[in-house]
Formats: sequence, structure tokens, C-alpha cells
Amino acid sequence: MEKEETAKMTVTGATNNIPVTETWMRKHRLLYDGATRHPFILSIRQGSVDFSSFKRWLVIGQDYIFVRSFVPFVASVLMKSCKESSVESDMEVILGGMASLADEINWFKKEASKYHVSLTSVVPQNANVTYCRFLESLTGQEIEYPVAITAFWAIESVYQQSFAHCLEEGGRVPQELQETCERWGNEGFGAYCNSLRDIVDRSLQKASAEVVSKAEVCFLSVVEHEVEFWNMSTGDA
Ligand SMILES: Cc1ncc(CO)c(N)n1
Repeated sequence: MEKEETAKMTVTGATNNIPVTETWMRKHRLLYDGATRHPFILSIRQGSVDFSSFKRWLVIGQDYIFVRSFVPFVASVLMKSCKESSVESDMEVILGGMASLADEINWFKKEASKYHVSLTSVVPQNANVTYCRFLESLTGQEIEYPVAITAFWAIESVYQQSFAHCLEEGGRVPQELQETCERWGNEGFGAYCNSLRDIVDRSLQKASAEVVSKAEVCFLSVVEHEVEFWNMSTGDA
């Protein structure tokens, strides 16, 4: 009897300790899936996407522009982690993310020349401009570290889970998009996203209720921007 009660206590304790990111995922599942299971992503998974010049321009040209705005944002998160985080490994995780962005920029250049997309003449679409502005608004010193790291985690995770879904069993990813899916959908990138998630959960544990709610709003904004990003694929954004 006593033993049983102890077990119950443990279960209750564990329930109260659900990481914040997990509570958000449960609460906002539909919205989140709207990004990671976007019709454009599903069409890649099903192999029905037509990787015409327009789609190439989106996946390579528009995302190249996005990533160029993403770098200064990540730099601002790195600065905040140096000043505000007491955990040394935060810097290393974020620095690893920066390194993979350097690699991504080179990859975009390689893909662009393969498909004859001119990166210097790509005009950013409205949804992309809005997303990049949002990133810029998060670089200021007044933005708390837990809020900024939440945005960083959400941006990387949505991408990782979208492309990982394409690669799951039963998918028929076209040959020319296989490398794209592997770039973001691979397990190593997944582990990196989990490290970011752990930083978010840890930093939010110590944060005020106000900062936690700001972070949640920021998480939702990222997911909405990601949906809008893929909505560009219909060409009428
Ligand atoms: C739109 C978008 N979101 C997230 C990532 C992740 O790096 C990316 N490259 N592009």
C-alpha cells in the first residue's frame, strides 16, 4: 500500500515537471502540424511536387535570403548566451548552429549554380520580407535570452521535423530533393534541435511568468511565419 502511494507521488511529480516546450506542443499541435505537414512539404514526401524553376527558386533562392537574415539573428542569440547563460555548453550548441549555417550558405550557392538560379537577383517575396523583419526585431538587447532562444529552437525544429517527415518510411521524395531533405531531416540535425530544446526548457524554468508567456507568443509567431513561408509555394502570396 505504502509503496503504491510512493509510486503515485512520483507520477504526480513527473506530471508537474512537463517541460514547457512539451506543453506548447500539446496545446498548439494543430498549428505546429500546419507547418511541418504543410501541403508543399507533403507534396515533397509524396513525390508529387513538380520541382519546376519556380519551386527551385523558392527552396534555393528565397531560403538563401532567409538564411542570410538568420545569421545576424543567431549571432545576437550567441551574444545573449554569453552574457545571460550560466551554462557553458549553450555557447557551443549555438556556435555549432552558426557553423552549419556557414555550410548551408555554401550549399545554396552550389545548388544555385546547378539549377542556374541567380542568387544575387532573387527578389524576396512579401512573406519572406516579413519573416526576415521579424527576425530582426528579435535581435535587440531588450529581447530576453529565453525568448530569443525559443525563436531559434522553433525555427530549426520546424524545418528539421518537416524534412524528417519527408524521409520517414513510405515517402517517395524525388531524387533532386533527396539531398535537401537529408540536409535538414538528418538525425544529427535532430539531435542539435533537441539540444536547443533543452536550453529553452532550462532557461524558461528560471524565467518569470511574463517571459514564459512572451516566449510562447514568439513560438507561435515562428510557426505562423513558417506556414506563410511555404504558402509562397502556391505563387499567389
Ligand atoms: C524558412 C526556413 N526556416 C528554417 C530554416 C532552418 O535553418 C530555414 N533554412 N528556412
